[in-house]
Amino acid sequence: MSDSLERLYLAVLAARDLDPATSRTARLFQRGPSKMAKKLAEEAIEVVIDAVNGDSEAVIRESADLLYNLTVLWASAGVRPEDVWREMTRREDMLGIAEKLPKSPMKLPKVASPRVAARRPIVALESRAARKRH
Ligand SMILES: N=c1c2ncn([C@@H]3O[C@H](COP(=O)(O)OP(=O)(O)OP(=O)(O)O)[C@@H](O)[C@H]3O)c2ncn1[C@@H]1O[C@H](COP(=O)(O)O)[C@@H](O)[C@H]1O
Repeated sequence: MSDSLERLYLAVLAARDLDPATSRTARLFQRGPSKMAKKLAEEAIEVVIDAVNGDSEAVIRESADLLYNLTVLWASAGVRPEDVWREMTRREDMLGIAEKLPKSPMKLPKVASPRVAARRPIVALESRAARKRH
């Protein structure tokens, strides 16, 4: 799977500077990140609808469209597939470590200032894994 995405990423990079009249990818780059984001969101919704309707063939087709539009957005944001694989490996390793942590939920430090309080609560990966087990 990662090989296919990496090949697609290289194809998207190669298409970026083609003629927008004939290349959808070049057209998406010409129209910018907000159009790319809109297309990605549309595809995600199409996958959801087809999955809820139990149409697995359509889920396959729309998932390919979703991954294409995600790859375009990655390229636009300067994200490479290997950046995402590295983060996924980090989480996999962290979850592995979590399995070996004491089962009691971690006591997170009390929030000091209102500015910090406004941020999303930091939930340690281990406690999410612990929650899943109960
Ligand atoms: N992998 C894809 C790919 N997957 C999906 N799509 C396009 O994305 C569309 C799916 O989104 P939509 O359903 O919204 O498309 P739509 O219904 O035509 O509506 P609009 O997007 O036109 O508004 C498909 O119709 C395809 O045209 C793709 N277009 C290009 N690629 C690859 O990207 C590379 C560059 O191709 P060009 O963009 O054609 O240069 C090549 O390797 C291509 O194989």
